[in-house]
Amino acid sequence: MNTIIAPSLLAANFANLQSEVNMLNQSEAEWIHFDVMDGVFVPNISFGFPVLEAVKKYATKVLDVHLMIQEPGRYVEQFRAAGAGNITVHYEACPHLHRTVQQIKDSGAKAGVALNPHTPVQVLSEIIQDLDLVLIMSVNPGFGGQKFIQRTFQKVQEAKELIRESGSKALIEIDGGVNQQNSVALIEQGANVLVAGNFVFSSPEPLKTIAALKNSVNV
Ligand SMILES: O=C(CO)[C@H](O)[C@H](O)COP(=O)(O)O
Repeated sequence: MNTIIAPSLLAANFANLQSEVNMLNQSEAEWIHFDVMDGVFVPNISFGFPVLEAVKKYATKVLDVHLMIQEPGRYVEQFRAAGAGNITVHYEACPHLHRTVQQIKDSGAKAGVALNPHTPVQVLSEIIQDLDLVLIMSVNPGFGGQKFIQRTFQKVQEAKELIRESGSKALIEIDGGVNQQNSVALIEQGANVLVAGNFVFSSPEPLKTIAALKNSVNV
């Protein structure tokens, strides 16, 4: 399967968001990753509905919305209405995960569940068949530019096995510290979607960096 690249807007220049989105529209990235943080579930606050609506006006790519917020079920319909194509919620933030996943699917968005680094993949065994995405955090959520956690490689294998056993069609998405040093191994272990923030936006030539990331993993 073709690897999907999802640059994370968290690392973009917010003072020039329209040109950053235009650049991503021209790139080989299929998705734009949009990190929402509430200052409660994670120790940081990012952006929400008005910014997503503004990005949606210009973006030609799927908006891949990652909700790092407590009890995200309260806001699913609003994020869908603001332009989310995919909505991913955290296992650790949802007391009623099954209900929240159904809400996402009912909204018409693709449904994902994210796992913090300390959360075992096996907690998804009862819900994996309902999921379009499993997002494995390869850093602790809340900040871009962190170091990739090596244990992620094993978690990707475990997620792949869980998906295979259950017959689920869920894609495996990796988020945090992704670069050309770890991308090939991640794909070899079974990752389908790579989120990359600083690796893309800190690069002098983001279009070439996105292409290089995509091509390096499709060899
Ligand atoms: O979810 C996130 C942080 O919580 C970011 O998407 C992630 O950290 C990507 O940024 P980088 O590639 O710079 O690590």
